[in-house]
Amino acid sequence: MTTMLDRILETKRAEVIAAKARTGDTSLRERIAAQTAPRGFRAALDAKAATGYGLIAEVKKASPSKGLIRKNFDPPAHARAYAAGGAACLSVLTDERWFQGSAEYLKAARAACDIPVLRKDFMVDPWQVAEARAMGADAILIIVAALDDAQMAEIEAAAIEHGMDALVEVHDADEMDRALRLKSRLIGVNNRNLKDFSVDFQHTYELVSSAPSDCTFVAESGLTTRADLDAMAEHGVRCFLIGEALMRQDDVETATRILIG
Ligand SMILES: O=C(O)c1ccccc1NCC(=O)[C@H](O)[C@H](O)COP(=O)(O)O
Repeated sequence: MTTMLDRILETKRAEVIAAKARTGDTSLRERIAAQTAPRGFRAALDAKAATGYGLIAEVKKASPSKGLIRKNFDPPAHARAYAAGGAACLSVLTDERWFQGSAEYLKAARAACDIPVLRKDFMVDPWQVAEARAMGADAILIIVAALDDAQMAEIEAAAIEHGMDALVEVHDADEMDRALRLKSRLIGVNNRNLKDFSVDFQHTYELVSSAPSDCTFVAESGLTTRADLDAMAEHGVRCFLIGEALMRQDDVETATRILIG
């Protein structure tokens, strides 16, 4: 059966082939050289989690599971609101086809604040890591379910080469084992099943105990209330990736502060 993730990856591979052909290596190198140095993504998350909750706040206009989430979508305003509300980092969706995201949204969001930014996209080729750095991104996402071990290692190596952090996303114990073969110790558990979109926090509760103590462990997807975060904290989880619940608020700054304050 073809899953949503399969469909997303198929379009992504075709897009990357076209983008590589369109964008010369020289132009990418020049754009990377013009960027400011990467902001430490994991370090910012750890610093906030040491005394409270480490929030990766997502700038998310739409999704395959929910359609349009935010009508008056304004990435720089959302970035400022998240930072003022106490978020440690941002996640900005750059996938256009499925999430109505854009590289321009990432650039505008990062320029509007001083916290580190994750390029939230489906990485299928190390070239996209260089492209992410050329946009200004400080970190990239590696979805274990989307890649084999060699591909993951190649993409992680590109992130290290560019001084970026890699958030390695897993959904079950097998993926966790594979994630731990990488160097990155920034692990996210996606509570959303990317095949049927169901959300179950049990994935995080079960996997947190198998994470080595040197890991920064992030619970992702479907988190809505302060009670959700406090329940996670009882299991030892202090870092969270949250998009929809905050993007649906009129006052994003206050909602962020209430959630993690
Ligand atoms: O959000 C989706 O519908 C989705 C579908 C297919 C692949 C990935 C998807 N989401 C990516 C994410 O990881 C979430 O945007 C992120 O964890 C935030 O989740 P939420 O707080 O539920 O918006």
